[in-house]
Amino acid sequence: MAKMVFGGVTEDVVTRDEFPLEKAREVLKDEVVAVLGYGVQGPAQSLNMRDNGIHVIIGQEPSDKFYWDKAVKDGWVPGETLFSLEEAAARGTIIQYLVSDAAQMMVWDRLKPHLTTGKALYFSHGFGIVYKDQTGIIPPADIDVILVAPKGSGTSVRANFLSGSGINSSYAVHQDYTGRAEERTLAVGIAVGSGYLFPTTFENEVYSDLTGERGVLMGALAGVMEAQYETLRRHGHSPSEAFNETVEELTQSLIRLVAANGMDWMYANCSTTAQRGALDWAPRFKAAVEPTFEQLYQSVLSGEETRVVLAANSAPDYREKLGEELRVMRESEMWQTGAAVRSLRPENWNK
Ligand SMILES: NC(=O)C1=CN([C@@H]2O[C@H](COP(=O)(O)OP(=O)(O)OC[C@H]3O[C@@H](n4cnc5c(N)ncnc54)[C@H](O)[C@@H]3O)[C@@H](O)[C@H]2O)C=CC1
Ligand SMILES: CC(=O)[C@](C)(O)C(=O)O
Ligand SMILES: [Mg+2]
Ligand SMILES: [Mg+2]
Repeated sequence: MAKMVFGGVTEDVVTRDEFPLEKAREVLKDEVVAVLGYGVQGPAQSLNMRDNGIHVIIGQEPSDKFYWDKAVKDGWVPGETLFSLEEAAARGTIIQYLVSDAAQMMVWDRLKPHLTTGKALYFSHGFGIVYKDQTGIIPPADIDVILVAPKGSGTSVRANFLSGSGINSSYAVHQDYTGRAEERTLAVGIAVGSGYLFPTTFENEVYSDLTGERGVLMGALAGVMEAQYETLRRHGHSPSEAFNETVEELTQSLIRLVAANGMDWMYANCSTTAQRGALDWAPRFKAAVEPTFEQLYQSVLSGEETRVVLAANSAPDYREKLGEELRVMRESEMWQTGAAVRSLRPENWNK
């Protein structure tokens, strides 16, 4: 493992230099990787591995037509490379458990008989294992239990792979029965197209992931954008002005500068007027939201967040319900304005 200094703190990392794809292929040459679930991560990880020359098969609940058909469309062949969950689990030696977190709990009793000696059970989230009191997921002692968690949407895991980039992933070994658990983990981590890999534990992965997505990455982002948009609208600004000043300028300009070279670089490329004001207001926003982040972290630790997820997403109509809430978001004035603004981007204009 390479050492890398992150802001003065030395950490271990695994890069593609140390663990080249060739080595991953060698480690996985006698393995059949069964990817169970064809939602968001399933397609990305399986297609990247297939393109990287790994022996991959898919397990998908056939009655979930939407996902089954998507797998067929992506070139997986029923009876050859596409099977029911049980059939794929029986054939696989590394079993990637990539059905939804709630489904992992519901499918567990059907999967367990196929977790025979020496196999590896793979997760992309610490959820099922860490909250075992809620999920009932307690693997047998004679298998490896491993994790590679891409820090991005599966959509980007695939898109970045195709464009020659990658998405960074954390990795962890929960149980090493074969003595090969770590090399299996790293081999799969490289084969699914990770940028670099950094070590974690199942606990730290799930605590940070649930915090991040509820916080800055999704929940806080949506909340803070809405708050600013609505403030501008209350004061008589047009939808176009409020949206440009809240979202479009961020996604088309400023966040790209942050991605390229960090926050100070983005600041340095804005006016000195903006710099002065943003430097003064940043601590005020930080102070306002820090207690909310602490509440969130406590809610993750206590198991409240996972309890809510498991209750909601094990309902038979969970997808329709989520879809309905996303529809309300999509049809709000703010995001309808967004659609109109996007249509006016030069590359979209008159399409
Ligand atoms: N969505 C993403 O990009 C990311 C997901 N993860 C983790 O990866 C894992 C998979 O997540 P997603 O790809 O988002 O999955 P998803 O939520 O899109 O799951 C869809 C899959 O679950 C299956 N499924 C749902 N309910 C079922 C049931 N009752 N019985 C049998 N199968 C059922 C569907 O048939 C489909 O194959 C999770 O542990 C998640 O936390 C980690 C990083 C990012
Ligand atoms: C994309 C990702 O890593 C998330 C936001 O944590 C998730 O989809 O669960
Ligand atoms: Mg995540
Ligand atoms: Mg997540």
